[in-house]
Formats: sequence, C-alpha cells, structure tokens
Amino acid sequence: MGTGYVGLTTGACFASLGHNVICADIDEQKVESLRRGEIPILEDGLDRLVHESITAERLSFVLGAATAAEQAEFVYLCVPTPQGEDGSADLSYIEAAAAEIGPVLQPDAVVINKSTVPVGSTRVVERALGRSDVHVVSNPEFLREGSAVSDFLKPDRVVIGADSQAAAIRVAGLYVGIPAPIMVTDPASAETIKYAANAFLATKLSFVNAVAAICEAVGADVNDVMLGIGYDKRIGQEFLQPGPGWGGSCFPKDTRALARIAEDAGYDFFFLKGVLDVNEEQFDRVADKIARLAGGSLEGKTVAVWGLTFKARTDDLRESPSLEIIGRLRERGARVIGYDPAVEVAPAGVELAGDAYAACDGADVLAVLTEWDEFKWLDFDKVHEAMASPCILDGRNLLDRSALKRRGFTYDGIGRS
Ligand SMILES: NC(=O)C1=CN([C@@H]2O[C@H](COP(=O)(O)OP(=O)(O)OC[C@H]3O[C@@H](n4cnc5c(N)ncnc54)[C@H](O)[C@@H]3O)[C@@H](O)[C@H]2O)C=CC1
Ligand SMILES: O=C(O)[C@H]1O[C@H](OP(=O)(O)OP(=O)(O)OC[C@H]2O[C@@H](n3ccc(=O)[nH]c3=O)[C@H](O)[C@@H]2O)[C@H](O)[C@@H](O)[C@@H]1O
Repeated sequence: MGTGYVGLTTGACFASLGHNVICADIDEQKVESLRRGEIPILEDGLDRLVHESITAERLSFVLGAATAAEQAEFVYLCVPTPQGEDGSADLSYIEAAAAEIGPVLQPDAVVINKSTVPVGSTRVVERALGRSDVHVVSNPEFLREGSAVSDFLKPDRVVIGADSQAAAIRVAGLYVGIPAPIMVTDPASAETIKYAANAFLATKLSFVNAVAAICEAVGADVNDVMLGIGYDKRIGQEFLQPGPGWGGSCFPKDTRALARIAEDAGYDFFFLKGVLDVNEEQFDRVADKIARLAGGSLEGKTVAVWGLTFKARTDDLRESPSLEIIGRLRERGARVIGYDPAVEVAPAGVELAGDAYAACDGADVLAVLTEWDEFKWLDFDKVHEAMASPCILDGRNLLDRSALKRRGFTYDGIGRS
C-alpha cells in the first residue's frame, strides 16, 4: 500500500527476491505512469528493478488498497505518516488504508507496518482492520533516499516486532536472500527502535554542526576534527559531515514525534528539543553567513543557490535545509536564483535558472547548499565572471577552498575559520 519512496522500493525489491507483488496507490496518475514503467522518483537502480520485475510478471500496479489486498498473504503499509499539528505523527493515512483492506483480507493474512509509526500503532491498525483472524506486525524501514534499493537489499539489520512468534517467522521468511541479521522483538520495541535510530542520527548531526560553530570561533577545522574523532571505532567515520542543517521527509518529523511521544509518556526529553533547536539555529547561522558575505544586509541583493533538494542524489524537496535557508534570505529582502540538477519546477520564492552558471548571473553571493558532485567540477572562472561580486558560501564544505581563493573568490564554509 503506497508507491512512494518506501512502498515502491519495497515492492520492487521483494519482487526481485522472487515474491509476487502488487503495489497499490490512491493516486491514479502515479499508478498509470508506473504501469507504463515510468518511475516518478529519482532513485538509483529502481528503474531497472521495476522493469525486470514487470517483465517477469512478478510486479503489477493497481488503484486502491483493497484490490491489492484481496489475495495477499502479506500486506505492507507504506503510506505517509506526516507530522500532525501538535508534533505527533498523523495516523489518518494508516487508519484509512487499514479500514479499506479490513473487509477483504484473507484469514491469517499478515498486515505489516513499514511506515514510521508511534508506539501503539500496531494496536491502532488492529482496531482499524476490525479483524481478529489476521496478524499485525511492525517491520520498520531504515533505507535512505538516493540509495534506497541498495539499503533495502543490503540493510544493516531487519527489525520485526510481533506478538505472534509464528507471524514474525513468516515475515522473516520474506527476507530470505538478504544478508542481514534479523531481530525479532515486540511491537512497541520495534516502533521505538525506528524513532530512536532517526533521533540518534539527527543528534549526531546537530552535534557535528555545533562543534563546527566552535571550530569557527577557536580557529579549528571541523573536517579534521571529525576525521580525528571518527577514527575512534565507538564513534565511527559515517554521518559526520557538517552542513547547512539536516532535513528531509523524515528526520524533522520523526524527531519531533519522538519528543511528543516522550511528553505523552511523562518524560521531558529536553535534550532532543535541544537537537531540534541547534538545527534551527544552523539555518539561521548559514543565512547570517550569506548576509555577511553580501556586506551585512541582504536588502536588494541577489543570492544564487546551488542545490535545492534536502541532500544530493534525490529529487525530494520535503523539509529541505536549502528551502529553509532560502525562506530566511527572502525575509531579509534577497532575490534568490536557484539551480538544482534534479529540480524542474521552481519551489515558492525561487527563480529557477537553466544551469549552474545562469544562476550566478549578477549574483552578489553564491550559496552551495546541496552536495551534488557535479558542482565540484564546474568552471569557476566562468562563475567569477558571471557574478556581480565573487563570494561563495560553501554550506557543504564541498569545494576546493584554496583553488577558489586563488581565483579571487571570498570563501566561507562551515566550521572552517
Ligand atoms: N522516505 C524515506 O526515506 C523513508 C520513509 N519512511 C516512512 O515510510 C512512510 C512512507 O514514506 P514515503 O514513501 O516517503 O512516502 P511518499 O509520500 O513518498 O509515498 C506514500 C504513498 O502512499 C500513497 N497512499 C496514501 N494513502 C494510501 C492508501 N490508502 N492506499 C494506497 N496508497 C496510499 C500516496 O499516494 C503516496 O504515493 C512514512 O511513514 C515515512 O516516515 C521510512 C523510512 C525511509
Ligand atoms: O526514516 C527515514 O526516512 C530515513 O531517514 C534518513 O534517511 P534520509 O532522510 O533519506 O537521508 P539522510 O541521508 O539520513 O540525510 C538526512 C539529512 O541529514 C543530512 N546529513 C546527512 C549525513 C551527514 O553526514 N551530514 C548531513 O548533514 C543530509 O544532507 C540530509 O539533510 C535515515 O538515514 C534513514 O536511515 C531513515 O530510514
């Protein structure tokens, strides 16, 4: 159920493992284009997997959840769980999908929550299904956008939360062929593992960005500092890249949802609120850096922005740090010209340029906010020529600082004095 980043990846990967998969969505246009073999999202390797499985007649697409669920042994719920008004996860899509499939499910079918859902949602699904002869299991997903297929097929672990041992073993059987430890636990623990993992990763990034701020003040280089701490195996080298703040469709909503779960459980997770505050502060700090490069005020200034998506190798703009920072620049009176290799429709408040050089035309500052590899290899003499004043804010520490300085740019990065 759901053919978004998670549902389509899950469907295509399970089909590639030899299972027969029917993917359902309520979005008619999406279903039509998937039937034609057109993949609506940018995801490395997904195209090939979908085509191979359609050809092998192991993967098909239908409109509406009930049609797909009728004959199924397993039903995966991969529908959105957006942030509700009070910060908690909105379960209305989950409840609607469960209510729709409840009447048509085969006895003994297993309904599996792959959407990220708060503790207790297994019970919510049970209630919405209205069936005592089917099982509900939690099987959270840990894939990242941009590397969804390889993350799904080579995960660090598979987590299954079930009350019924037999149902857990049946779900584990779906993953035969995937080289990963399978951990079976109870539903509440599985649901908590998902939120704790995302919140821990977000904490790591806020910590890195906070250390970057200290590095700027004391004259240290955050890249070296992170390399140095990462050699410690207990810390590890991964997920230590400083940046303009973290974003995406999940970290912000899941971190807020965990803070809310804690509050409802009577625990003041003040520390996690600090993680969120540091991230907001990082957006402000980057906007301040751009203003400083523009001479103090952004009123009437033009800022070129390279990178609009929330990270490279995805076309997803949801809760993108780049858009957060652009909002702040516009509030301070700047005109923003953006360029992103994966974005064709201009987000609100951004004029979209046809290429990276065109974005720089007459710009007072260039801000690099997404780490697309191709930005490294552009002709910076051409960029220099196009800009009104050659100033670069490198929000991902992506570019060659010394080479840019030699070319006459004023350069500022993150955590490098
Ligand atoms: N995007 C990511 O990297 C990850 C997302 N998740 C979680 O997975 C869930 C889904 O996320 P995405 O795939 O990003 O969402 P998405 O927004 O890309 O896709 C969700 C799809 O579900 C469809 N849908 C809504 N109601 C439906 C219904 N009743 N029946 C059938 N289809 C329905 C929508 O039309 C949409 O195509 C969320 O809970 C998210 O937190 C978990 C891990 C990774
Ligand atoms: O629940 C989810 O949706 C997923 O959320 C994240 O995956 P994703 O949102 O695709 O992206 P990440 O690669 O984790 O990046 C998130 C944000 O952190 C930033 N980031 C990441 C890594 C880093 O070292 N530095 C850094 O600033 C990225 O630019 C981006 O804005 C998690 O990594 C996945 O494990 C999880 O399944």
